[in-house]
Amino acid sequence: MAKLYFYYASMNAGKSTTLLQADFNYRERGMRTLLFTAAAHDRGGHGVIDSRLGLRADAIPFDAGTDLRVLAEAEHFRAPLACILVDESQFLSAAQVRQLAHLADEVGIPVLCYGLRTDFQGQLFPGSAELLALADALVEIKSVCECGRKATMNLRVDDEGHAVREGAQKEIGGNERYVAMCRKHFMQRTGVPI
Ligand SMILES: Nc1ncnc2c1ncn2[C@@H]1O[C@H](COP(=O)(O)OP(=O)(O)O)[C@@H](O)[C@H]1O
Ligand SMILES: Cc1cn([C@H]2C[C@H](O)[C@@H](COP(=O)(O)O)O2)c(=O)[nH]c1=O
Ligand SMILES: [Zn+2]
Repeated sequence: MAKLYFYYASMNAGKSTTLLQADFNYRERGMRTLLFTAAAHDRGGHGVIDSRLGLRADAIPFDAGTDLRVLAEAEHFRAPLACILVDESQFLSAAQVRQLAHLADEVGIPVLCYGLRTDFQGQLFPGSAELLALADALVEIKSVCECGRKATMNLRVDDEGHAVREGAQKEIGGNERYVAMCRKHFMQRTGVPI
C-alpha cells in the first residue's frame, strides 16, 4: 500500500536537499515523479525547489486554490507516476493534505511531504498539523543548534538579529530572517512564558 510520509524539521536542516535526492533516485531509475512547492515560497524563484547545496528543480507551485489531487490524477493518467514530492508542505491546507492522502490510499502513489513542524511562535502550521495527524510515517530530519543540541524550533529575527515575537505566520525568508535552534534557546530568546 502506498504511504503518506511527512519529513519534518526546522529550517536549514536539509529538507529540500533530501527531497531532491529522493526525486533524483526515482528518475535515475526511469520512474516518473511529480513535484510541488508553495507558490508563496519564491526564495529560489517561483515554482522552484532550491536547496542551499545548490540543487534545484522546477515544481508545480501550489496556493490555497490548488487541487493537488486533480493535477496529480491527470498526470498519472497521462503516464504513471512512481512518487509525488511536496516541498514547503507546512503551507498546505488541511484539505490539500487530505487530497494527498487520497492519492496514496486510492490511487496508490506514494506521497513524500517535506516541511516545517512549527512557526516562529512555536505553533503548528495548518499543513503540518494535518500531516502530523494523518501521515503513515513521521520522519524527523535533524540539525543542530549553536549549542550542539537538536534544533527543533525556528527563531524569526529582525535586521539587527533581535527575536521577533509578533507578526503574520507566513513570512518568506532564509538564513537572514530565521535561525534554527533548540527549544531551550528558543524559549530564552523569545521569552515565551511557561
Ligand atoms: N556548501 C555546503 N556543503 C554542505 N552542506 C551545506 C552547504 N551549504 C549548506 N549546507 C547545508 O545544507 C543544509 C540546508 O539544506 P536545505 O535543503 O536548503 O535545507 P532546508 O530545506 O531544510 O531549509 C544545512 O544543513 C546546511 O548546513
Ligand atoms: C519559521 C517560519 C518560516 N516561514 C517560511 C520561511 C521560508 O520561506 C519557509 C521555510 O523554508 P525552508 O528553509 O525551506 O525550511 O517558511 C514562515 O513563513 N513562517 C515561519 O514562522
Ligand atoms: Zn541551543
